[in-house]
Amino acid sequence: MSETILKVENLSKNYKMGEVTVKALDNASFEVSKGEFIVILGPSGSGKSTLLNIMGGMDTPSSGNVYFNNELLTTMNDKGLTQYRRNKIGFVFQFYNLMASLTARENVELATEICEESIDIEDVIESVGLKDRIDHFPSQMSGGEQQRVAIARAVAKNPQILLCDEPTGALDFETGISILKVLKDVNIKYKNTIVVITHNSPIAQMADKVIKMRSGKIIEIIENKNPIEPERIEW
Ligand SMILES: Nc1ncnc2c1ncn2[C@@H]1O[C@H](COP(=O)(O)OP(=O)(O)OP(=O)(O)O)[C@@H](O)[C@H]1O
Repeated sequence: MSETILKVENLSKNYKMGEVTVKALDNASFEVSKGEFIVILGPSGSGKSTLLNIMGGMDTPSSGNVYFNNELLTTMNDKGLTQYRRNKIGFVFQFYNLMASLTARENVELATEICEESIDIEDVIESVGLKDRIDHFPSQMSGGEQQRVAIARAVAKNPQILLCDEPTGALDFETGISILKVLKDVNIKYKNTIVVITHNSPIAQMADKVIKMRSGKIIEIIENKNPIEPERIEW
């Protein structure tokens, strides 16, 4: 049986807006196995980002627990959470969030400077297909290339889990597919666990496990016996 890396247990997050309480997350439970490629799928406002932020140690739930390798994340102090975000998690965002004044190499270097066990920067940049662009600035690169730098930056920290928030959301179809292929290649090469959140349902076809959300609730968890190659996704 595969080892559990992350366990989410009865997670809820409420926001009080005057008289009204918004249930951003409502009793969500699931497990993530080591090396899995997970897609969390749901429409806008279904609670995906709230869930990802809690899994990434950037937010805390109103109730429930998250365990990372059997360690309880939800009662960790700020120092523990900083170490967790720094050393265990890599983040990829929709709009890349690169430093405009740094080259691809320097963007990746900067991220590895504060973590414990980084991996070879040039190797990672080559793995995402950007060897020829290593000394270019973000403004000299396309959106897809910038997202590759962002993936290299996250992977170079050698994180156990890569959390990706709509990584293809700002890209056209073909570029989006090429980015999903990079994520799958990284998943195989570096053996990390990948969680992608998206509202774009065809992406679910490449996942080992699909977690479907609606109105803060998990409505279905699908184990995909035969995930397809990103190149075969159509939308
Ligand atoms: N800080 C906040 N204060 C109040 N309500 C919030 C806050 N953050 C999120 N919400 C609400 O919680 C619900 C879930 O939001 P969340 O951003 O997690 O959904 P999402 O599925 O990621 O949506 P999107 O794809 O549009 O980003 C929404 O109704 C949202 O308005």
